Amino acid sequence: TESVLSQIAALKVQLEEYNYQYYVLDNPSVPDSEYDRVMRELIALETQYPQFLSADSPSQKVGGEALGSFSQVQHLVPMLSLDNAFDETEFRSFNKRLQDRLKDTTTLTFCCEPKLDGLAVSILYQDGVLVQAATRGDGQTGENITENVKTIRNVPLKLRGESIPHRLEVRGEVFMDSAGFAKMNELAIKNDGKVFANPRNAAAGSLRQLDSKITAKRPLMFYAYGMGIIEGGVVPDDHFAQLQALGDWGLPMSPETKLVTGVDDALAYYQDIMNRRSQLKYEIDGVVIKVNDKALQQTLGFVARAPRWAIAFKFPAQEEMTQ
Ligand SMILES: Cc1ccc(Cn2cc(C(N)=O)ccc2=O)c(C)c1
Repeated sequence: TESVLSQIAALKVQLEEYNYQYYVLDNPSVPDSEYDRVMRELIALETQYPQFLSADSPSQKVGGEALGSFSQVQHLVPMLSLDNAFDETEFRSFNKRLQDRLKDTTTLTFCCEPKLDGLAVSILYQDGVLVQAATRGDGQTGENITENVKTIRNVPLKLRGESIPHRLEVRGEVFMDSAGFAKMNELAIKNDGKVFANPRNAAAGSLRQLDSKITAKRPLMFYAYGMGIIEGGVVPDDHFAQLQALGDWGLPMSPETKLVTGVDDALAYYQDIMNRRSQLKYEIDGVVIKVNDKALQQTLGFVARAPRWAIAFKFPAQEEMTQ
């Protein structure tokens, strides 16, 4: 049975690589049918030889036993909210505040990304294996939703690549893309199930299921946007490079993430994303603009519960959809 063990190991590596190409590089090397065939082969062997089934296998995305309740998780690095800017003037005064505090008017480099309309979650990887996931909660204490997050298609159960920190907390947004949301509501109407008002509520409702087998059937996605705890490893000292490291380790993020230089280019980014908002595959309510340099973030720190070094630059409210 040595050969069965190595056969299973090879299939797991192959599927993890397919997931990376499909979800992170957005460039699959095989058709979905081939991915499905290899997955079925793995599941058949794991069923026939359960002694070789491991929790971090790519087949383990179907959910487990239902819980009675959610336990709590303490966020050692608080998960904070963001200050808002609603127009160009407010965004420019954000930039002015930065330069005043840094006593420096050199042009700042900003890391920009769309602000997805989902839920912030924290995912902890221990030696590259997903061991815990939690909601933001009040920023200090969240709910343990590990089993539910494991079922999200593009969340890797095991990281890939080298020099992965011994303990790595990944932060990002769980959301439902517009196509998945429409399909799920269509199904709900047919089966007299619960219809959700919008993708954000649908994602929240799906993550709060005590039965992860229900969550596994919901079209949830995850995009990483930062790190929390980092222990026993070397990570880059600017935000954009940290995001690239997360991508190398197999974590998906918005392909719209971009580095810009100066306040005018940040405004151009905001305008560009707003112009393309209706073409994006998921709902957003603005963009997030962060000072890219980690040392400057440290210097700028936080005010109350929000960082001084980042702002959520929101779009005007969309006119109500007419039914
Ligand atoms: C039947 C089936 C299997 C897989 C997928 C999506 N997908 C494809 C790949 C791939 N092509 O490398 C990798 C992972 C994955 O989740 C769909 C939509 C349908």
